[in-house]
Amino acid sequence: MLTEQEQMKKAVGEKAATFVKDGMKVGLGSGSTVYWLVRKLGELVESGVNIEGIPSSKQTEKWAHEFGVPLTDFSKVKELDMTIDGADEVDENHQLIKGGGAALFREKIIAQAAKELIIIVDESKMVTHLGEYPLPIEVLPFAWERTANEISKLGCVPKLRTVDGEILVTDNGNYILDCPFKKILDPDQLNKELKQIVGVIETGLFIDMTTKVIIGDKETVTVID
Ligand SMILES: O=C(CO)[C@H](O)[C@H](O)COP(=O)(O)O
Repeated sequence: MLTEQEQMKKAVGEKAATFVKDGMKVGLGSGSTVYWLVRKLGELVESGVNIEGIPSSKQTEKWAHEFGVPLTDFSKVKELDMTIDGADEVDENHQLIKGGGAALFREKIIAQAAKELIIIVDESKMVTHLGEYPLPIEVLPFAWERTANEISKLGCVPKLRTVDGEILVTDNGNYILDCPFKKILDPDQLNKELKQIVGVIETGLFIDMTTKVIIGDKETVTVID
């Protein structure tokens, strides 16, 4: 029995799959909402639709194998027709905070490589201002303490992400700093300032990338272009 939130995630994941057409190359995001997308894409493939995906995490790659979604990579594909991904926060301008699942670096690569970025979320992710959700930032393990100190000068106290008492290591071999900025008034400016800090690999701020948001609430699924 799915919880109400799981049902919303399933609904938006399955809705996003209706935008995937025969012959498309699709970037596959990460997270529990994307799980439902990949599952649905597996059904499409089984029914004869010919698609190929590029996954943004080892977990998504595993799901693609499980559900029979063929995969490719950037040695064979220059551009993706679309990328479909979840998010941790979406503001009124469709700027995003991502990286709750620690996959933000590869997620940003597949987002940038795509002609269209479709974001799938339940209504709890919609916010007026970004920042209540601590911003994930992927940093180089070397001198991460110094990088954290530089980031703190921009107005937060970064916290090194751990799991079960162990430092979380991303699929790329890096660390994640969760940075509670609380209220980000100018996400574009903050992103630019963060990217200037040596040691910052990538930020979870996705600026001017979203082309469509699919939002699920208890009763409906809404698509906003
Ligand atoms: O950015 C992400 C992973 O790095 C996810 O898209 C984000 O955390 C949302 O996940 P979920 O669909 O499980 O709520």
